[in-house]
Amino acid sequence: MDQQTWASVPWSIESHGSTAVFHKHEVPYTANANALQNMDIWIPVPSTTAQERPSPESMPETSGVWVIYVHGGAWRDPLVTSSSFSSTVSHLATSHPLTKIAGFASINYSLSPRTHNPKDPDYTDDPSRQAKHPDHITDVLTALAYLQAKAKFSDNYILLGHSCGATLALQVIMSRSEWNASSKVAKPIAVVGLNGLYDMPTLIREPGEKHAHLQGVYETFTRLAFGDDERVWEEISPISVGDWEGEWKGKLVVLVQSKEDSLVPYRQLVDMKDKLEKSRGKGLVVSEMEAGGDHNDLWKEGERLAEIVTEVVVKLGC
Ligand SMILES: N[C@@H](CC(=O)c1ccccc1NC=O)C(=O)O
Repeated sequence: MDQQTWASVPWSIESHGSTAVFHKHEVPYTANANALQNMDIWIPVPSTTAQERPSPESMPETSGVWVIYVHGGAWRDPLVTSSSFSSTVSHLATSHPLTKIAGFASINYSLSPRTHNPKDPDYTDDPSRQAKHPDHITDVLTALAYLQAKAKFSDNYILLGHSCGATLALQVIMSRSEWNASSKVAKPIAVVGLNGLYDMPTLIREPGEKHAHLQGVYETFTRLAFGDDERVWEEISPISVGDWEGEWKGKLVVLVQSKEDSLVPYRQLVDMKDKLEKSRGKGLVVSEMEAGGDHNDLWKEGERLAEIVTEVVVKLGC
């Protein structure tokens, strides 16, 4: 099965300045995949390789760390996709050395509906948009297991997530048996949360003055993604982990939150950073990196995000 879905998408060659990158767009990571159970993969072409398109079934061999991205969009926005990592890949390839990076991936996952009301113009019966927790995290874990089996990098990867993608990235390193009992995913060595949501109950109950007008939006997308049981909102929130040392033996968590973000309050970062620092194991470094601009500028522009990726790779000493 794996080989069939892999070979079903050809490699293309992209040029970024003088750097070439092989790209597979929307590779399904499961049998009978819906329209969103797929991922994008980019492989920097080593300068020693002839720049011919690899055959669709092959996986070009490169060495180094993998950089894997999970997009945001409040678990429901069909306009935010795996392609939201393209600008960052382009900046990285154009202006940064890629010698330490084996590949990039960006994961699409099933979304929740915007509404359950068939009379609403936003209503859809598309099977890829009927997800409810744990479907989103299960898809992300399936994608990671698929790529790990294909590219054999085990835990040698940095997992980045933007907004609700940051929730999902942190969920990957939480050991909730009901989400990942059957998945054979090696957890990453580093996680990067970008303008992320880590504490749904506080977001909804105490959004703060600047974001108070969004309270209804936060509550609506949380109910659509996780249902009406408020205990579940807490359980799925990375802030609820009491003992990070017991949870994950990673090396690095980087949190990034723009103070100019009109959608996510800075407090989400502050509380999550505090919690991680209180219970982290000795081997784990928790750090904050700066970014400005509005909520989506980080991935839309990609320039600062490319710098963050490079800084993380350097910090890890990969
Ligand atoms: N366009 C989005 C808005 C959104 O994505 C969002 C709004 C407030 C706080 C976080 C958000 N996204 C996080 O993934 C939506 O469909 O709701």
